[in-house]
Amino acid sequence: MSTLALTGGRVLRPDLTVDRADVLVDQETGEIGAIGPDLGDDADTVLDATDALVTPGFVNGHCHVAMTLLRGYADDKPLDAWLSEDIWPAEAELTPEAIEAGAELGLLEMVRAGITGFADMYFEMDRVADAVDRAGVRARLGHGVISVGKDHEDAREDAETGLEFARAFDGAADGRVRTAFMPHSLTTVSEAIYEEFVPKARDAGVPIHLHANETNDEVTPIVEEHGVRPLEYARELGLLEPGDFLAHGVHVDETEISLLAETGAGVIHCPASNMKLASGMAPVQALLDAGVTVGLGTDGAASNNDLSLLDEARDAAMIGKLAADDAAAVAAADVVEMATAGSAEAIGLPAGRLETGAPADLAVIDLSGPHLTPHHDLVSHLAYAAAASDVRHTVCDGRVLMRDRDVRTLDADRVRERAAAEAAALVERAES
Ligand SMILES: CSC[C@H]1O[C@@H](n2cnc3c(O)ncnc32)[C@H](O)[C@@H]1O
Ligand SMILES: [Zn+2]
Repeated sequence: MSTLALTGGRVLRPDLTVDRADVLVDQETGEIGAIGPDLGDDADTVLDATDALVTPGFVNGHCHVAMTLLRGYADDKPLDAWLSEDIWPAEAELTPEAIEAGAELGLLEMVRAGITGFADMYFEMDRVADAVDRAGVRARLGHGVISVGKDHEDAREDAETGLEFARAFDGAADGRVRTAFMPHSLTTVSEAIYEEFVPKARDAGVPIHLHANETNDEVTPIVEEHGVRPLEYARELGLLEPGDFLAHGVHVDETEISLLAETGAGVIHCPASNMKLASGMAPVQALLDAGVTVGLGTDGAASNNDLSLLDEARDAAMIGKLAADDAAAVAAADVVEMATAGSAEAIGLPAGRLETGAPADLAVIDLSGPHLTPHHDLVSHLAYAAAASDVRHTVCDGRVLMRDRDVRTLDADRVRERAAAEAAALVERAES
């Protein structure tokens, strides 16, 4: 048995208490073998956690990782204009190579931010799955199905692609890759596609992930056309089963919150994207009060513009208080829970808890910076003060992905150069 020990630090327990302890990892099973004092003596590999906090790896519950290529390409517009005027025309010029390069860049950024698991909806997902395999993280992946702008046969073909990917790649990368059927949203995928493909996704045994209730502009036509709220319509389509999860959930009313709580479907809150696109303020405290599983996501780097769950946690706490008009709402412990166990539960990955027998998906946060001094409350620091650049080591499935800020699974210089070249070529194609 080969072992890894993280020594000399403090650990964040599942109940969000902190104590001084080492962590011993069985690298063959990829699980945490023990948490306690003096576990480093006989370990094969030792990671220094002195002056640091060992936390569960962060879980990014909603992303389009290859959109790193479009970071800074189009800003300061609302969702519909941003997508239709800038993003979708550029995405029409994407190649499989470009998507792989963008995915590697996003994965490099996420490993450096202590993110060990994520959910992703995009195109050419076999390339994204390969990049996930190389980077060493876990993921819930799906091909984004869209039917607007396509005739019914082309839309069916797109949905078949989504289903085939979900069937073929579930369990890839030694089980680190899981899949889902991922229709883009309730307004961009036709009722006929949902009617045909939701039962097929259920037969395939994969969950369903979609954008929902992101903007008022999306809610209004659904209410007008179907006479019910979007999540009631989703339920009529056979969506919102346990294991399903939706991104955003900004404009949800009380009936929809109850529906989420009753069905067990999860919500991935994306506060930075919601603020940047001025989509609105999600009622996160009301969702938590109702018992809905809530995780955190960055969305794509083009609407954020980074891939840091520590940033997202801070944003979630800030906007959650504004939305509830209550400084006690969406507290530090809530957002730390959402960035770890909440996201992991919502997207169905075995992660988010630092305890014996759990998968060894870990981030080690350096606490020595002036902005993290003094140490009154480390949960407060995770929520309000720590940054991605404070992550010292990242471990997933018992494997060291980053040591002392050196990412070992990806060649950082090569990844950056390749992505910059692909991004420049993409924009040239889109604008010529
Ligand atoms: C069909 S693949 C995913 C699709 O979603 C687009 N996208 C990126 N951010 C958002 C968002 O906040 N709401 C809706 N759609 C979004 C992305 O550009 C891809 O086209
Ligand atoms: Zn999205």
